[in-house]
Amino acid sequence: MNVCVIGAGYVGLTTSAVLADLGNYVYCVEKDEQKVETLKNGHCPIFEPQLEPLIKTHLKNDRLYFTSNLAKAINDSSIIFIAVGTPTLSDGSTNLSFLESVIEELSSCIHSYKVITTKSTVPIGTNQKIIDELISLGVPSHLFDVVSNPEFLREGSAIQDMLQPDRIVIGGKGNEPIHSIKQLYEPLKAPYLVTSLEGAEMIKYASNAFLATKISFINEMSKICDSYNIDIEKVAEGIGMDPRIGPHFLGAGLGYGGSCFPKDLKALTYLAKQKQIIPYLLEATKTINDQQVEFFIEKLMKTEPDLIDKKITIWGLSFKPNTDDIRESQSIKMIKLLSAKGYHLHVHDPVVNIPLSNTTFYESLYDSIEQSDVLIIATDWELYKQADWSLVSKKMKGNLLFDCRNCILPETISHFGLHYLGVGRL
Ligand SMILES: NC(=O)c1ccc[n+]([C@@H]2O[C@H](COP(=O)([O-])OP(=O)(O)OC[C@H]3O[C@@H](n4cnc5c(N)ncnc54)[C@H](O)[C@@H]3O)[C@@H](O)[C@H]2O)c1
Ligand SMILES: O=c1ccn([C@@H]2O[C@H](COP(=O)(O)OP(=O)(O)O[C@H]3O[C@H](CO)[C@@H](O)[C@H](O)[C@H]3O)[C@@H](O)[C@H]2O)c(=O)[nH]1
Repeated sequence: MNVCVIGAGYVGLTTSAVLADLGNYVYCVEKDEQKVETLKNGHCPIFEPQLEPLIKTHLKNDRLYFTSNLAKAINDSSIIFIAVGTPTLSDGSTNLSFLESVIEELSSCIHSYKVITTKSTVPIGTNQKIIDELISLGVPSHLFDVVSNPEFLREGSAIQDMLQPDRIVIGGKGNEPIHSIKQLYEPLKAPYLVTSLEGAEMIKYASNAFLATKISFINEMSKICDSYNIDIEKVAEGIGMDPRIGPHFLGAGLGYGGSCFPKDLKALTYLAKQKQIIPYLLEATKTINDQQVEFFIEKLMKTEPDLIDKKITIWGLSFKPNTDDIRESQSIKMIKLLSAKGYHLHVHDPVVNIPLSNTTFYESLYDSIEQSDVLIIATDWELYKQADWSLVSKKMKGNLLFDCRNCILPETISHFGLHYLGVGRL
C-alpha cells in the first residue's frame, strides 16, 4: 500500500519506519526542511533504539521517502497518517495549531479517495471537527473518511512497541476505512478494538491517565513506607502479584515526565472541567507528581544538611532511559531547583548534552564523580545500574548515593563502603 505519514517526530518516524518494514511504500512528510535533509542522508534526528538502522534499510530499498512536498505524497497515497505534535496551552487545553494547518494543507491536495488517520493524541471531538473542517474547506465527503488510531508506543522501545502492540484501537464510522487500516496492520497479528471516533480519543487519554495514576499511587505509598521503614519494592511486588493490579508501572521514584503523561493529564482535566466535572483523581495524580522532586530534595537535605561548597553529581538528564527526550524531565527540574538554591552541579547523561546554568557536563561517567561528595541517580539508564561501584567509591570523596529511581540494590553498593539512600527503602 502507499501511505503518507505527516510529521517526522517520535511517532511519525516510528510509524513510517515500521509501515515500510511491513512492506508498504511510505512518504514521511515533514515541514522542517533541515530534518528532511538529515533523514534523507540516513541520519535519525532523535535517539531511539533500532530506528536509525530501520530508516537506513528502507531508504536503500526505496520503501521510505522523506519530503516536505505534501501534495505529491498525498496524491500518491491512499492512507494518510497525521502525527504532528499536540502540545499543552497555558490553560491546560490543547494547542491544535499544527493539526489545523495540516488539515488546511490537505484540503487542497485531496483529489481521490483517502483514509485520513489521526495518530496524534487529540481532545474528544477533534476527529469529528476534522471531518467538518474538510467539508467546509470544499473537500467532497465521498473523497475521504477520518479514522482515529491513537498510538501507544513508549519512547525508548518505540519500534518494538509498534511491531508488537498490545492492541490496535480504531475509531471511525463505516466499514471501508476501518477495513483499510486493519489490512495495513494485518501482519502485526494484534487484537483490535473498534469504536467510535470519540471512544478512540478517550481510550488514549484514559490509558495515559491510568498509568500516571499508578505511578503517583506508588509514589504516595513509598512516602508512607519511608516513614514506617518498610521496603516499597517488596510492597510493589506484593501488590503487583494480584492480577487485578499487575506488576507494571509500580516503580517508585522521582515521578513521571516526558511529552505525554503531563500533557495528556492536563488535557483530560481540562476536558472534564469543560463539562463541569471535577476530576479529583486526575488532580491528585498531578499534585503528587508535581511535589515529587521537592520531596526528594528535602530528603537529601535531611540526610546531608551541609551541602553548600560540596560537589554534587547527577547522573541522567532524559525523562527516562533510552531516549534523548528531555520534555518535562524530572531530572532537569531537580537540577534547576538545586541550581536555584545556589548549588553547582556536575552532570552526566549518555545521550543528552544541553547547557544548564550552574552545571558542568561530563562526557565521561567516571570523570563526573571525581571528588564528589554526593552522587544522585535521576534517570535509570542501564549504564548507571551496571556502574563499577568499586571505581565509583574510589573516585568519590564522600560516600552518599541517592538513588531517585530505586534502580540499584542497596546491598550491591554497601560492599564498597557507599551509603545508600532511596525512597521507601531500608
Ligand atoms: N512521543 C511519544 O512517545 C508519543 C506516543 C504516542 C502518542 N504521541 C502523540 O503523537 C503526537 C506526536 O508526538 P511526537 O512526540 O512524535 O511529536 P514531535 O513534536 O516529536 O514531532 C512532531 C513533528 O511534526 C512536524 N510537523 C508539525 N507540523 C507539520 C506540518 N504541517 N507538516 C509536516 N510536519 C509537521 C514537526 O516539525 C515535528 O517534527 C502527539 O499528539 C503526541 O501526544 C506521542
Ligand atoms: O513504574 C514507572 C514507570 C514509569 N515511570 C516514569 O513515567 C514516565 C513515562 O514513562 P513511559 O510510560 O515508559 O514513557 P513514555 O514514552 O512517556 O510513554 C507513555 O506515553 C506515551 C505517549 O502517549 C504512550 O504512548 C505510552 O503508552 C505511555 O507509556 C517516565 O518519566 C518514567 O520514568 C515511573 O516513574 N515509574
